[in-house]
Amino acid sequence: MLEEILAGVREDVAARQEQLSLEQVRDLAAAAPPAIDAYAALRKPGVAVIAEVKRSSPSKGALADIPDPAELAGEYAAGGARCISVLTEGRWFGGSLEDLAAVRAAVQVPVLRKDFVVSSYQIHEARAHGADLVLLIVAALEQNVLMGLLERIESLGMTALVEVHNEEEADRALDAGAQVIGVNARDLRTLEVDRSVFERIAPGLPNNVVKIAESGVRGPHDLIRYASAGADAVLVGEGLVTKKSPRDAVAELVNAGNHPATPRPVR
Ligand SMILES: O=C(O)c1ccccc1NCC(=O)[C@H](O)[C@H](O)COP(=O)(O)O
Repeated sequence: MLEEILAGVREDVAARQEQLSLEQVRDLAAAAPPAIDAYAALRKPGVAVIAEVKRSSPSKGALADIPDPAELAGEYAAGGARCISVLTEGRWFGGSLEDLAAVRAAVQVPVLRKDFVVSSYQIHEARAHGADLVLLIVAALEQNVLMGLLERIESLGMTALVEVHNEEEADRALDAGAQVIGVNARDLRTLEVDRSVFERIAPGLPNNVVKIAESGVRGPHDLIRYASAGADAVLVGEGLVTKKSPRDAVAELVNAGNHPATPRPVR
């Protein structure tokens, strides 16, 4: 699955680079307003909710139309989302860089470019379109490439969210210097969600690392389960875009994340 997605991403990046050179996209990134400190935002008390703009996915197909991603992001922020994640991959997830720019313009909280980043060109694109955080998927990158991309993200004032699926990838993320690690419960081969993956990996991560549980949050009980295993934040797509009121659905999660009975991560 991952290889198939990456092949399409590489083609799409090459096509965009023919329209806008690396030098041009660098200039646009340099001219963008400074990035918001997402690490600091995610370290605030309570389990943070990162709410995702997600139209479709390889595992579920179409999820929601989302004609106005800025409006959805505004609802998420009004519900208390700490960050907004925008899937910008087009072929499988129906996203775009235009979605990212629209969301950036609509909210004051940090915005994540969630994509399959394989080149520094995409990092400059992310900054040029207002991203504060950029996803790097360890399984998609050689170690030296991962390290180079992480450095590039930080050199542009952004935060890298480094995604892992197992202990070996978690070690690679730490070796690369990741400060924010997302454990994705979705197996990239089978697309099955296994929430116990976070419970296995998170306790081995240092206290200064922000730990994000990605995928599989369908309601407050899942957030509480992830919080019990040490999650600083949960990243939620399907469980919000399919709800009648995404604002209320976020608020319900945020309330659970702030509840005195919900376990706090050790810091
Ligand atoms: O969602 C998928 O089917 C998927 C398949 C292959 C690679 C990535 C995929 N999703 C990206 C994500 O990480 C999720 O959108 C995110 O964690 C939210 O998950 P969920 O709340 O379960 O929609």
